[in-house]
Amino acid sequence: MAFDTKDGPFVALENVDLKIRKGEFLSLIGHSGCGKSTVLNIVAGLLQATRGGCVLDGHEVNTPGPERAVVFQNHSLMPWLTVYENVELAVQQVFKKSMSKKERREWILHNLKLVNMDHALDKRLGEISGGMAQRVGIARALAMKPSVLLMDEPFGALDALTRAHLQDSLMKIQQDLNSTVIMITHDVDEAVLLSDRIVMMTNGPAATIGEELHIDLPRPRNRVTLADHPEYVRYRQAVLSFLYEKQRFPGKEENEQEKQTADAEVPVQEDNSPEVVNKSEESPVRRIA
Ligand SMILES: Nc1ncnc2c1ncn2[C@@H]1O[C@H](COP(=O)(O)OP(=O)(O)OP(=O)(O)O)[C@@H](O)[C@H]1O
Repeated sequence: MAFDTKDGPFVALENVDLKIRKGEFLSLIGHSGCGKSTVLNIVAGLLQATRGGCVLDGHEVNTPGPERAVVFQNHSLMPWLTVYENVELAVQQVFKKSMSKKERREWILHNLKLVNMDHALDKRLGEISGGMAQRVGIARALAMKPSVLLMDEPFGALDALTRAHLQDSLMKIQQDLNSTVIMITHDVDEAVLLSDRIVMMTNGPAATIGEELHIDLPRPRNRVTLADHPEYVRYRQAVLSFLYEKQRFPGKEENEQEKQTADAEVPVQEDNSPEVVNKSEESPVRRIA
């Protein structure tokens, strides 16, 4: 994927090959500016890949569509509409012809209930908290019955408790609906807790997939019991090692990098490294950029 800039083409991504199975929860992690949002935007159809593309259920997709719902960090809801109306807008776009008015209303209520927001139907966005707005954004996305849920740091702007609560809700909803999710995160714990697979990206320019980590932890997952689980600790350590040892933050001084690694407070255990699959060993794969 190359962007046109005043200094000529800027190659943001190169040879990003990913195949995602139905119902998989996949996280994209990497340093700021490596190209995570670009990958997500190509899948969402908001950006056209310079080479290659994205195939969903056997069909190439290169424009936005309701089967790929996006949840952004800032939820991108309409502030002048109520909670109910924000979800209604999406439901009308997708199901105006296939559902009756009564069915649409029931469906909107059902989705707002899934995220525990059915108590605030008539509140406008200015009257609810950031965490509540993010719930509405998720309800709106789910209400479109997407084949794929695309989430760009969906909980990034939230406090730790709200974040934990929403992560738990998302895990439950994803398990119940068997949704396919692609989520961008900067949070290593979030990635390990929620994902079936973590895709770790190298630094740009010409960023690509550095390593993939399959998270083989039983579901449903409980953050408290997992915290001391040896496998959980090993997965976490593998991601931290990729980010702070193998892919040092671009432009950071050496001593600052060392501090970051030390701050992570994860003991180095050389004898129990988790399974890390190099992308070249994965197959089959699809080139998306
Ligand atoms: N429209 C554009 N024109 C030129 N360069 C762009 C454009 N969009 C993104 N880039 C560049 O492509 C690279 C990848 O950007 P992208 O936003 O995908 O990174 P990211 O990993 O999502 O970053 P962050 O974690 O900070 O959100 C960056 O160097 C960015 O400056």
